[in-house]
Amino acid sequence: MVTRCIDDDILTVLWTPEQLRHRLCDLASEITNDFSSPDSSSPVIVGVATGAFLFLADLVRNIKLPLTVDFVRAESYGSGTVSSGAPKISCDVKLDVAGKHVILVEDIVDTGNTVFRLISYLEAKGATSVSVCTLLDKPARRTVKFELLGDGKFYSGFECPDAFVVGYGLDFNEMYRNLPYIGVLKPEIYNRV
Ligand SMILES: O=P(O)(O)OC[C@H]1O[C@H](OP(=O)(O)OP(=O)(O)O)[C@H](O)[C@@H]1O
Ligand code: HPA
Repeated sequence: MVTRCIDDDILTVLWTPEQLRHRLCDLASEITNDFSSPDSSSPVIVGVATGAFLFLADLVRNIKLPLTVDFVRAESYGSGTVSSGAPKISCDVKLDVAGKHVILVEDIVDTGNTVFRLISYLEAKGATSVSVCTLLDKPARRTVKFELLGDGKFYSGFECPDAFVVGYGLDFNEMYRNLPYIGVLKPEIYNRV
């Protein structure tokens, strides 16, 4: 029997599981320090589904603070590699974020459309501050400038080159999210869809 190996679709590995783990531990420590003052209320960690699910799960285990966790779903890429430019919020947060410090957790900030949309969405819901914690930042592709809310901060794990990457939550056409590393997808894979 010939089994198909998803690793064969990867051109290069950019970050190994060990590198991802080290960097996310640094980010978790930074967040712990920034939100640990006694008068600071517990942050609400809002993961952007689906891509942030693994990063969020590993990140929150390393944040040494009382916190709550929720998810929001925003979709803009569908089955392709190009942003629609107008992310649709297809699943709302369950928790009340009014008066709360929110940390939006993303797998990647690419054009900036998704975080731009979500920051104004959370602002309209009355959040006191919105920070963004993204594992990857791809500044070469930014088309939208976003501002954080209140005294929110931008936490970024790695600067991503201008290539379509998959793994550790990031997908192409909903596949490859389960790779334990992040790599560049072979162009022949997305060109044939
Ligand atoms: O900065 P942007 O250009 O907006 O791109 C970033 C967004 O794109 C991806 O989401 P996608 O819409 O593919 O949904 P997914 O999380 O379910 O993969 C990714 O998870 C980010 O949320
Ligand atoms: O490079 C990417 N990979 C997967 N999903 C994405 N969403 C925006 N950019 C990317």
